[in-house]
Amino acid sequence: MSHSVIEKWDKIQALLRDESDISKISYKTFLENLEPIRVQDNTIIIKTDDEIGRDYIERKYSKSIIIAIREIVGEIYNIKFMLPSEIAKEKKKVSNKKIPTNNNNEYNGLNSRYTFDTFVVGNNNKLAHAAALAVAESPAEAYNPLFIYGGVGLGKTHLMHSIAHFILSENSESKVLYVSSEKFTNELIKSIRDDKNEEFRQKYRNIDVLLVDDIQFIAGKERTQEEFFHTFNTLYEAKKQIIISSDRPPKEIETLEERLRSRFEWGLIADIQPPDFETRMAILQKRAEMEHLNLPNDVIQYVATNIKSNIRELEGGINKIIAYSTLVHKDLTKELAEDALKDLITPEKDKEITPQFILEIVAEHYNINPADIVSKKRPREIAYPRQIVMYLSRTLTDLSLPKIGQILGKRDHTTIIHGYEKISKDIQKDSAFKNTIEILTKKITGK
Ligand SMILES: Nc1ncnc2c1ncn2[C@@H]1O[C@H](COP(=O)(O)OP(=O)(O)OP(=O)(O)O)[C@@H](O)[C@H]1O
Repeated sequence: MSHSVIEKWDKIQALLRDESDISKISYKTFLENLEPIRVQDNTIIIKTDDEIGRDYIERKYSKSIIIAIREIVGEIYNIKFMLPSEIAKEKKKVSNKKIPTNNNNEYNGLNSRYTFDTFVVGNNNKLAHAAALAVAESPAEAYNPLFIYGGVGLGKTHLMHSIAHFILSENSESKVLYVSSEKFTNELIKSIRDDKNEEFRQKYRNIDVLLVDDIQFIAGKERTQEEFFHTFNTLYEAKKQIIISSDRPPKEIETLEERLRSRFEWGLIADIQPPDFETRMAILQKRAEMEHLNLPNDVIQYVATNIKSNIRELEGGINKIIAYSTLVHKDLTKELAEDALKDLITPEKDKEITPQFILEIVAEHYNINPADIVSKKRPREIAYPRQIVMYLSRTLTDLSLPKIGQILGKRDHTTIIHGYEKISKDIQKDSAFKNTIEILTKKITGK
């Protein structure tokens, strides 16, 4: 199952191993063999083979494990230790019981918390939410494919899982497959290596609904694109639903084959923007309510005011405050929140916007190497982001054109003016591009 706690277990263990309060021998004896089995409603089930030591591990190390998990994953989970015999017994019970959605969940790696019920609708995600619901209600009839895009941590995965849960709850027999594009790629590579390409195809082509998260990662991977192209066609022709997410619209995914790009544009493209203040408040209130957290309104307001661009960070902020209050045994107040988040929230005046910073954000967005931007390289996938950096450096900093030119690879100031004018024109011509520039500006200024 691809839950982040399970994926990152190695890192969590490495942190425990390096923890100064835990001796090497204790780590080896009690912690090294722990293995996360699954995550259920915010509780991580951890397997221990040590029947006698289990209580001791629970008493002595639970807290360190919870803190290590929070460090690595950014969320607080409860933990429950189980022996192999208990896990086996449980498995048997579940398979006798036949809860179709749960079985499917396990197979599909869906997070049970990500449903339409827990998704807060705001101005920033109204369209994406409505489109997702339409697709969930009428798979392959409403919009096919549905392409959802938006910045990091804004709810794309949450919406995709919601669609999958909804379809499964309506029809438990429906074959719903959710994967990240990374997993798709890795499985493809493995199938080629093991000579099991046919099996791979069977898996991806004999389903009713395919959801592929973070498709931008197939950019530049020719074989994966080729395989995905055929998967797409087979499913589409058989009137099966395809849902794709990405951090940017199809036309901005560099090195994506044209035939895929155009297919992604066949259905509906819906974006998710960063949430406004009211939506941020509503998301935090909902989270508090769901987890029965007693959070004073001014604490919620403090977090919603100061963390703006990413919902994962917004939730991380609340988690951090709760962890901090538990550790220092103090009540949850605004003062405590300020203290807990002082590393996360930098006062506005400290943030200096430099061409270097702009360059990093733009390079990250276009998935290119920052060094290429200051280089003399001329291919369009580098030259165009370079001009965006010129435009943003001129609009967002007070530096002179020669100075900007100097920083961006010793370029002449007329080159900077040219870049600025080119981008200004494109913004006027193309509203999707204007939107991209706005997203980049928000990322850079944090506003
Ligand atoms: N509208 C919303 N209502 C409630 N919770 C939300 C909403 N949007 C996002 N979240 C929560 O924010 C967190 C991050 O969301 P999610 O993982 O879906 O983001 P993402 O856009 O897929 O990010 P990435 O780009 O990293 O893949 C999740 O815990 C999710 O439940």
